[in-house]
Parts: sequence; C-alpha cells; structure tokens
Amino acid sequence: MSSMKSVDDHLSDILRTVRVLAPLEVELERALGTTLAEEVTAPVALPPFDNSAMDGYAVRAEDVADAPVTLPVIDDIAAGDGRLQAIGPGMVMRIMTGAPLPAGADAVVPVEWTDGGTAQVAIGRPVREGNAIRRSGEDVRAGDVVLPAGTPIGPAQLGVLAGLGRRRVLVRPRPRVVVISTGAELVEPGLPLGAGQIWESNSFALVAAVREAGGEGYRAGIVGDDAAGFLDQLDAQLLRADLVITSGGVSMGAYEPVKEALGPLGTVRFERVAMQPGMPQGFGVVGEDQIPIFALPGNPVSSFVSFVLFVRPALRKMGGLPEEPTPTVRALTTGPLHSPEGRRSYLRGVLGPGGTVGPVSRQGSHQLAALASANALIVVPEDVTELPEGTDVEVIPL
Ligand SMILES: Nc1nc2c(c(=O)[nH]1)N[C@H]1C(S)=C(S)[C@@H](COP(=O)(O)OP(=O)(O)OC[C@H]3O[C@@H](n4cnc5c(N)ncnc54)[C@H](O)[C@@H]3O)O[C@H]1N2
Ligand code: MOO
Ligand SMILES: [Mg+2]
Repeated sequence: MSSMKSVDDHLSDILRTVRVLAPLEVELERALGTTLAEEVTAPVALPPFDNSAMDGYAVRAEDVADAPVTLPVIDDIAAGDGRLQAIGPGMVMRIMTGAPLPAGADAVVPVEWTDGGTAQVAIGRPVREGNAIRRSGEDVRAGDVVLPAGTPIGPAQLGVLAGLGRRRVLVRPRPRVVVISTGAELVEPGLPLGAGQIWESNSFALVAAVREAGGEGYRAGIVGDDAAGFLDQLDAQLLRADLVITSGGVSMGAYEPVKEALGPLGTVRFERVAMQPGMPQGFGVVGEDQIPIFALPGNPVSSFVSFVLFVRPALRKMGGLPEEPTPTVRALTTGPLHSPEGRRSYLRGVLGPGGTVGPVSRQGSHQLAALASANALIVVPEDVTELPEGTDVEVIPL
C-alpha cells in the first residue's frame, strides 16, 4: 500500500497554489461579504459640521446659567437647513437633532427641560457648555484611514462606506466556484428514481457551503461516468470559474471519470490523504488560466469534510482574507471514540452544553443524514485509535 499524505501537507500544498483574486470595483450593494482591496480614507470629517444631538434649543450656556429664564426664540433650524445661522447674547433658536449648530451657540437645551415655546421659551434649568452638541470630526477626521485594505466588509463596514459618500468600492471579489458532480447512478432531485439510482446531493451541499464561505457557487449538473463527457463539461465551465470542485470518480473503481480525465494532464495530483473520511482526493490546476480544482471524493460526508478542511481555507485566501487555522474549540467527550490507525479522524458529533461533545451513532461516510444531525467534527489524531469517555478533544464547530 502506498504511503499517505498528511492533512497538513495537503492543505499547505493547496494554499501555496491558490492566488488572491485580482481587485474589482463593485457597487456598494454587491460588496457585502467581500474584502476591501483599497485603503478607505475620509473625504470629509464625520460629522461634517457641529450639530445638535437632541431636539431642543440652541443657547449660550451663560445665558441660561440663572435658569429658570425665558428667552426669545429667533428662528427654527431643521436637519438639512443649509443657512449659516448665528445667535447673539440673550437669544435662542429652536433646533432639531442633526441640524447645524448656529454660530454663537455653545449648548443645546433638550425640549423636555423647557415649556416648548415657539416665540419665546421658558427654560427650566441651566446646561453645561457643550451639552447635546456633536462636534465635527468626533467620529472621523477628514483624511483619516477609516477602513484599511484587507478589511472584511460586513453590514457596519458597508454602512460606513456609504456614510463616507462611496458608491463603488475596490474589493477582492467573491470567488466563483463551479461544482460538477459525477456518477452514472445520480438523478436530479425532483425526478423519479430508477433501479440502482440515488438522488444527487453533493453539489447542493457544496454550493451551499461555498456561499456560506463567501463564494458564489454554481451547480454544473451531473455528468455520467465518462471521462470525455466530463472534460467537455469542465472546459465549458472554466469560462466562469475561479475555482472548480468535482465530486466522485477519484477512487479505485473501474469507472473513475475524474481521475481518468485529469490524471493524464499532469497538473492534478491524486492522493491518499491520511484522514477519515475523505482519504482519496485530488487537487491541482486546469486550463490556460491555471484554475484550481478540487477533485473531492463522492461519498457525501467525505466531500463535505474535505470542503471544510481544504476548500474553505482556499476560498478565504482567494477572497483576500488572512490565512488562519480552521477554528476549533476544546470539549470533553461524553462517550468512547474509535478511530482508524494512521488517519486523522473527523467524527461527526454534537457539541452539548457545558463544553461536552458526543459522537453521533452513525459514522459512515455515506451517512449524510447523520451528518445533518451533527453540529461539530471531533478531531482524533492519527496515532490515536481509542479514546475513553471524558477525554479533552479538539472540535471543529459546523
Ligand atoms: N477498493 C477501494 N474502494 C474504495 C476505496 C479504496 O480505497 N479502495 N476508497 C473508498 C473511499 S474512502 C471513498 S471516499 C470512495 C471515493 O469514491 P469516489 O470519489 O470514486 O466516488 P464514487 O465512486 O463516484 O462514489 C462514491 C459513493 O458516493 C456516492 N456519490 C457520489 N457522488 C454523489 C453525489 N453527487 N451525490 C450523492 N451521492 C454521491 C456514490 O453513489 C457512491 O456511493 O471510494 C471508496 N471505495
Ligand atoms: O475516505 Mo472515504 O472518505 O472514508 O469514505
Ligand atoms: Mg468510485
């Protein structure tokens, strides 16, 4: 039996091969979930001008120091009022939240502290200088770097970009990922099953996982166990792909179209990775543009686990995010665990309350429903075959 490649070596080969995607200018509406490819500075201060934090009256604090006092209201300032207003000693203006502070005013009295008058107003208590005023530049000064390149764009970052007047922004685009399923036994869900057939599920799970990982996933349908047909489909799909995932056809059978088609190219290596599930799989590049391709095993749990361990980090890198190990937590096992010698196991488990984790009862790599009942993968190292209940283990939350 040929020797196996470690999970860590396989991942580092992958990360060495995939490249960060070229920056692309996109509309703000399309930037959520991407990574900034430019440094964003503020063209103006935020707030751009001194303004009121409350609905009330713009005053000179010294004029209301002996409150209660009654003072004349010389004008109203609404938010958006562009007039350059000013007040003199002994005068006030009615002002709304967000409206520009008139020159000469140094405090705002909230309407709750007054009788709400419009021609004149009775002010019930004094205010400190600066009360309820939001100063220009208090959030951001003009020229400040607000978002450095490499920032992941979430809702708050998107909001601040709009708040800085941006309509378009330079980002690392979402990787476009095409998923091709292979297998003569596969039928589109929704169509009737014939003898010996099963409904195709891997591409649905993988496309969903791609989307969750920040990529744009497309199903390229099912190709049978025919290497030439697979290559035709691959050629057609490469036009719209930054990355390709195939499922099935990589093991030791008589009909392994992916291995048969890609093996001879010399740019895709088929390995036995020392893991369970997911041992047989390939990785490399295809086409003129050297598009990365993951040839994942057909067993549904195997392709899913391989996605988590290998494809997700590759998508992160392509999308401009820093490399980081797959996030894990520690937990105590609620039952004994078994694992094959020489392969790192990723047992399907349930993370419970209080930092415990238990394996689900069905651990076969074809048992997709068991995966769906799990919320974690329990990592058992290569050299460990049995673990008693109560062992502290590493867990990948799903
Ligand atoms: N003699 C050996 N046989 C197998 C070995 C081995 O080392 N020696 N490895 C086993 C392991 S481990 C795995 S994993 C699988 C990998 O198989 P393939 O990648 O060649 O995939 P297929 O043969 O096409 O399918 C395997 C299994 O998965 C089902 N499948 C495939 N695609 C889908 C899909 N899109 N949706 C749902 N189910 C799918 C398929 O029907 C098969 O049952 O090889 C073992 N064999
Ligand atoms: O390695 Mo296979 O993924 O066990 O079923
Ligand atoms: Mg096979």
